[in-house]
Amino acid sequence: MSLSVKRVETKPYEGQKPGTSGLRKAVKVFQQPNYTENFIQAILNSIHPLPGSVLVVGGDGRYFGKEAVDIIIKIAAANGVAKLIVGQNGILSTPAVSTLIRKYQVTGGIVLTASHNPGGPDNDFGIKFNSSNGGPASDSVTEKIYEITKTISFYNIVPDLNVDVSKLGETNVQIGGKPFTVQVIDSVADYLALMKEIFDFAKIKSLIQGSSSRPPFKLLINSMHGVTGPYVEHIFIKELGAAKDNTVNTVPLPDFGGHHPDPNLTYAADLVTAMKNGDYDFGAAFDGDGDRNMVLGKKAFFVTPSDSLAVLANNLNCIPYFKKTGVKGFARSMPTAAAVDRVAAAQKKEIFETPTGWKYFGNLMDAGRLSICGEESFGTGSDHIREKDGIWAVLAWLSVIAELGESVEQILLKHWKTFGRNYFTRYDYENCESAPCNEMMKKLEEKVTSPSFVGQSLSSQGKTFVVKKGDNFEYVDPVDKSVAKNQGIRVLFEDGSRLIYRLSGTGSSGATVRLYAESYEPASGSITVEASVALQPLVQVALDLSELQKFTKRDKPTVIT
Ligand SMILES: O=P([O-])(O)O[C@H]1O[C@H](COP(=O)(O)O)[C@@H](O)[C@H](O)[C@H]1O
Ligand SMILES: [Mg+2]
Repeated sequence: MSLSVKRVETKPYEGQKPGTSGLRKAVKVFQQPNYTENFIQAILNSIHPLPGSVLVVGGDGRYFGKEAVDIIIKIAAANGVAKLIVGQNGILSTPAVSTLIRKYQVTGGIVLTASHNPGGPDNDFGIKFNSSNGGPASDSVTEKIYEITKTISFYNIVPDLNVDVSKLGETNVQIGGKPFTVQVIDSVADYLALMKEIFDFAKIKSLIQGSSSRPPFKLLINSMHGVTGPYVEHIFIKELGAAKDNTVNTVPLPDFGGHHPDPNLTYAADLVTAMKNGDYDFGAAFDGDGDRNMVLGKKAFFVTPSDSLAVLANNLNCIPYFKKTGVKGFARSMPTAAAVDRVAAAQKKEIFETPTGWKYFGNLMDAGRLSICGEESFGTGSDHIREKDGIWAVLAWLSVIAELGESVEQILLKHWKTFGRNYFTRYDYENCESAPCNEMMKKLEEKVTSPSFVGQSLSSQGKTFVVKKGDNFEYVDPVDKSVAKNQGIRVLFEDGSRLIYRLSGTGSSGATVRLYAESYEPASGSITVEASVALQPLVQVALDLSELQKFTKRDKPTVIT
């Protein structure tokens, strides 16, 4: 079959600037004439050399995903791309895209997701470009794509190319005399193969199924109707012998059943409720595209993502992969509590503090300096790929539990008794008006960077915190020396407590304010208090300092984690 290319005149759209993790907007925005086409053409124009390139394409199955896959196929074909590797029905988790890019050593990938944002005709869609290392494109690449969107005047398309992505196999066509291939692949197979290389599946299976000396370890895994459903069914039920009712919400839905597919205590409340009475030993939930995870122990014992990272970092010897690769350094994003720093110090490993956004870990991994990293935003992962990985995190936890023979709560208590505890909480004020939030951040920055701020005593509820330092976080990449500025306002106190204020980079409209509070309690101190109680005075200081309630017009946050 030989098909011809059509050149379509277009005009730039404002605001096609990718955020923390790709371009995320309302579906209706992507549905405007040429909006999606422009952005795809801009991504392709940023690739050099484009002719002969190979890209992985897939997403979390949300509304508009199928249409976007179709547009990508038609535009890629028209621009000299040699081949697209597409997940069946357009389905690939974000970790699976990263796996495929690396395994087949291709040019990059296009991920169709708005992650944890709700889906459906009135909700969000997203497009993200990943580079040849399998990770989200660097700031310089996304900046280049954005620049191209500002002046774009045409795109190329093959309107008559229709590929059925529901069927596995290859479609080969000739476009202007050159071959173009679409290969539709099983969404799970390559990712499953990688997990089998990393973990001891037989050992995890015997934990889940139990033995003559140990009862079965009961899981409750909630896919929140996101992309992890097929992966969870294949890995946990088929491979690891979990019962069918150990998994719920495993059918991916275009609108995630009307929910926020975000694994936290608010949006995954059904998991928390189901775990409360102690019927299950371990619970987990994932976000829409499968890179985030939340881990719970028996009776919904909550593991903060910051603690999860620290515990895994301290127990990498339970995972076969790290026996092979050795343990390099550790990293966390700046707002993430510093529990892992203590593990790094004990093991005499490098520790990196990066801006929010998984892309910042990629260079360190590529340079062989980073093995495992995480973020407070329910992200955990390692250098097996270049995205955070929800299912990997659960398999890592099960490996640790199988090796130690202890419950999640016992593991955490032991960890705190060894390293002390970093209490942490995050308050989210979602969908606020942008202008007053920007003003709040500006005022706050002026306040915390004024020379008289250091040394001030801030008090609340009988506790006093003395300011050690205030700044707007700036990161210099240790590998390529690139600089990321304005990454969040920090207030550091003499006793090691920290307050961070950021505006989210993953929302699709308005502003979401994030307030992060952390304090440290040594191993000999009170390490078993409720985090909300331990952090109450510090949070009050944070609210007073920023006048957050006045600027956001909210008397309480939308979500607390
Ligand atoms: O949305 P995901 O799962 O891709 O996650 C993305 O957003 C998170 C939160 O960003 P923000 O605080 O700016 O909303 C980041 O921590 C993460 O690295 C990034 O990949
Ligand atoms: Mg995600």
